Amino acid sequence: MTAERAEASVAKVLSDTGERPWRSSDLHGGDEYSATYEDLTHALGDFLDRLAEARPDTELIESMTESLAGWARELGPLAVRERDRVFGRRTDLASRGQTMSPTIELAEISDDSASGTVYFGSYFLGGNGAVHGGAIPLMFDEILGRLANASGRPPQRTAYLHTDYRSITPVGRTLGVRAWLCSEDGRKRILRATIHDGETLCAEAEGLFVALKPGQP
Ligand SMILES: CCCCCCCCCC(=O)SCCNC(=O)CCNC(=O)[C@H](O)C(C)(C)COP(=O)(O)OP(=O)(O)OC[C@H]1O[C@@H](n2cnc3c(N)ncnc32)[C@H](O)[C@@H]1OP(=O)(O)O
Repeated sequence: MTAERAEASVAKVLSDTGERPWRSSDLHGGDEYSATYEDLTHALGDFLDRLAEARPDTELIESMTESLAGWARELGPLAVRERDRVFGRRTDLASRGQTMSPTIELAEISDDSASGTVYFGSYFLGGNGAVHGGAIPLMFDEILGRLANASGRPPQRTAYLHTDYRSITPVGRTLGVRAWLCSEDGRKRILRATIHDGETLCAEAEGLFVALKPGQP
């Protein structure tokens, strides 16, 4: 895809959705493949949000089902080993190249802290305008895991993740997110994170991350 086509494609996603995170590959000088793949994940995320909001008629449901089945048939033979995949494995992309959790746009990341924004679209709705209670720890695991694994530290896994829901986390708003390292003790690291809607604390979390021993899955 040319740079112009990539821009046009992003502009389309943005204009269709209103407030969407910008491509991190534009900010961080990623290659064209990364930018194009990130467009795909944004378009897929946008589709899921629109699907969650819509009440399509039977004809459109049947047509979309056939289209989706066609894409699955096309992708099926292209499956590669986990380590060769793009989905969820691109830490240079805001979305990490995945749509399982919402895109976190990090404005700042250092050895021991990270901050930025997160946007939960309608796909993540639990009810009555609030984000699903399971999607919030998912997002926390994402940002805490990224920070725990940053700065050349050995790979870590989440041993526990405790979430406190302080106020509803609204769908469809750009929220502030912050994570920081609290303590290190041998293989163990404790990290905390918060989500804010303006001045309102929506949720906070504490996670224990344990560095893996050589050969540990
Ligand atoms: C760059 C990529 C960006 C990725 C972003 C997304 C990141 C997502 C990260 C994840 O979600 S990983 C998937 C979810 N987690 C797991 O599947 C972990 C499953 N559990 C394990 O694999 C093991 O239990 C674990 C590696 C966490 C620890 O097992 P070990 O056998 O290596 O260690 P051990 O049990 O001896 O515990 C080491 C220390 O941690 C302590 N510990 C372990 N689990 C604990 C726990 N749950 N609560 C409190 N302490 C705990 C344990 O007491 C001990 O403390 P001490 O050294 O002081 O004695």
